[in-house]
Amino acid sequence: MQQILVVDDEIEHLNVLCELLQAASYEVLRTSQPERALAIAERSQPDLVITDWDMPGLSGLELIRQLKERAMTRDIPVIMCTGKMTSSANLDAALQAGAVDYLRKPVDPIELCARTRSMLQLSTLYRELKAKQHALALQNELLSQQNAMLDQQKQALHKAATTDQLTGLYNRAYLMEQLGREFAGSQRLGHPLSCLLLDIDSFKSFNDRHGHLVGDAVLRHVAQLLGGKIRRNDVMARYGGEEFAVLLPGTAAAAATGLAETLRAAVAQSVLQLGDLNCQVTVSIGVADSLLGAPPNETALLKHADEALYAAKHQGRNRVVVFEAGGKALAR
Ligand SMILES: Nc1nc2c(ncn2[C@@H]2O[C@H](COP(=O)(O)OP(=O)(O)OP(=O)(O)O)[C@@H](O)[C@H]2O)c(=O)[nH]1
Repeated sequence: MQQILVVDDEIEHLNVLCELLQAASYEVLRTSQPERALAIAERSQPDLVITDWDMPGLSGLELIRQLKERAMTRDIPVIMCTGKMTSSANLDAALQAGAVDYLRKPVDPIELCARTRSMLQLSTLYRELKAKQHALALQNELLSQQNAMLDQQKQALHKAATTDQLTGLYNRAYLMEQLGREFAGSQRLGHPLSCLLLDIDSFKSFNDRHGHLVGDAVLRHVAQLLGGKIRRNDVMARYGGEEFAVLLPGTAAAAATGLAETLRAAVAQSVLQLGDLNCQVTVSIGVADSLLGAPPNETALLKHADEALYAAKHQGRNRVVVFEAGGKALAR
């Protein structure tokens, strides 16, 4: 049953209104003290308030303003019932304060029921709309939480698919993807693209001497050391086993060789201390540049770097060798 709060300081008029509304099957709450109306409205959440204008203490206009200021009662529709509604200025003041309709005293029973019914219908629709809006907001919130979770999962999957687990560097698949892209870009723009292949020297015997776990720690150490020495748009990856690759977009052989030498020296000078064990390794590095020897594709560029690396091993290890046009690989 819909509930209506009636506020009027004139008991006789209050009685008439309440009887008419009860006869129309509404549940009626009543007060002749407007100050109490606020608390009743907050507590009982009626579907409609009908209030008189001229009342001692708190006028109907002020009661409406206060109902509209409170979050709990803001959405309850209010009908102003008064003999003052003879001027359009008063009508304007009542509607401005937040009344949704008005009734002129003395009240006509048919008009009272008609306006009450239509206002309650509107109020019901408004409440349903608010409830749907609330449910939609909750769904939206849920969807954005799910979206954020999906984004996180996507990022985690991408990271897992592109990262080498042991070293945290990019893996070979990611390197090959980037190599294809960078090579195409360098060909299109005529910019150099250098590629370094680094291999830890005599790692097999290192593993044999100290064990695989120590070997793993050395791989991680070398990866961290090398990773800290390259620029943001360079790509360093674990190419496989004890081999690393670095792509240097926009970098020609001379500068790439300088960097390779810095990396080689850094590894040679670095000591990884594991308990009592001082681990020291060296690396051999092959350097190739897309503008040298005209590699027709990225695989050929990688092959040039591999040939230079092979030459570095052949020439005694712990050195940098640059692939030169004409098929020669020269020690730096
Ligand atoms: N600890 C460890 N060792 C690895 C890993 N991947 C490859 N290796 C080892 O690296 C060694 C590579 O050996 P080789 O390819 O013979 O080359 P090398 O002994 O480094 O000799 P050169 O390359 O000629 O200087 C092998 O013993 C592999 O088992 C790894 O993830 N962890």
